[in-house]
Amino acid sequence: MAVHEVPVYTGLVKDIKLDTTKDAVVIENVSKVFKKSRPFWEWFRADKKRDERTIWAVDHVSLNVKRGEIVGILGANGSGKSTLIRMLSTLLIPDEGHISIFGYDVIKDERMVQRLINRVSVEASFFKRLSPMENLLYAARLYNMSGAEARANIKAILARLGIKPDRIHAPLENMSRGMQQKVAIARAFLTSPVVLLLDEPTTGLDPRSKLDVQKFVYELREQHDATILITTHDMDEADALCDRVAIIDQGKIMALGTTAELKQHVARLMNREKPVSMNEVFMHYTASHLITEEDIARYGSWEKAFEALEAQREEEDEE
Ligand SMILES: Nc1ncnc2c1ncn2[C@@H]1O[C@H](COP(=O)(O)OP(=O)(O)OP(=O)(O)O)[C@@H](O)[C@H]1O
Repeated sequence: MAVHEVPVYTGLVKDIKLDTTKDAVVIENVSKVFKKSRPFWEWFRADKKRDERTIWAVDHVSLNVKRGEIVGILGANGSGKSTLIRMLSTLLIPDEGHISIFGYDVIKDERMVQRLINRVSVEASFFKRLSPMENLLYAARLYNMSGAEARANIKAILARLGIKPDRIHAPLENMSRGMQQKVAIARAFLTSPVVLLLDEPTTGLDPRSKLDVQKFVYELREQHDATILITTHDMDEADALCDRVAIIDQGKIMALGTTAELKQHVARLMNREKPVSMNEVFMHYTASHLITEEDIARYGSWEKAFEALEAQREEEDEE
């Protein structure tokens, strides 16, 4: 099998030979279960089976991502997006199934996977009293980047993300949350991601900053062949940026495809001539009952099936 070196632009992964014939990310039948203990007022109940509530945060998920692809993970709050991303980045261990990055297993080859992936999340840790430049120089040093190379890269990336030169040397603690988030994104870009995991990177950013980040993500893929998984609540963002999206609900993938495919499919179910919006696609796949073609035939239209099934659900909940 041919082994090619992936072109990357900083020191971190220069020495790693990747088998680029393999998919960048392979997720096979992966589950993660959390146990939540019941509230203390229920401790004395005789029914011991209810001692713990089991939450299938990720429930038998399979997904392959090709090298250079941008895949969006869309889901409501608590649907399992972050848990999935955390397993990909070796922060959590799957209870079932396998995950590999370019053939490297997240458990057996943890170190190698950590060199290949980079995760950006809102809870990024920084030295708040130091400036963006100082924080990023610190990160660059950890990755053995030379000072001169790092400074030039940091300036270029921060400028590209719309951070003004006068903010680069001011303490991070004086910056808004959105600005700090951009610095977290800059850090991930700086350290040469082969696979970049972006956990809600644009949540809380103003529209211009959102666009700055989206454009940069796109460029990163175009120019550096990065593979990108991005979780988002923003359907327009998913539509604009992602080659494919996976819609996840209660830990399960409910739909996977290009946004155009999913829009057409849902439009057909809803009996619309024009493709529906991504918001409507999302509502369809995350409704409390997934509406099937049989439901539509039975109730006459998607809307009627939706109303009837929601009413049925409310009745069940009241019982
Ligand atoms: N460490 C944990 N211990 C117990 N339960 C957890 C833990 N982490 C996540 N969960 C639960 O697992 C489920 C999925 O959570 P997760 O954070 O992955 O969702 P999410 O889709 O990323 O949500 P959000 O959009 O709000 O960030 C939720 O029910 C959550 O309460």
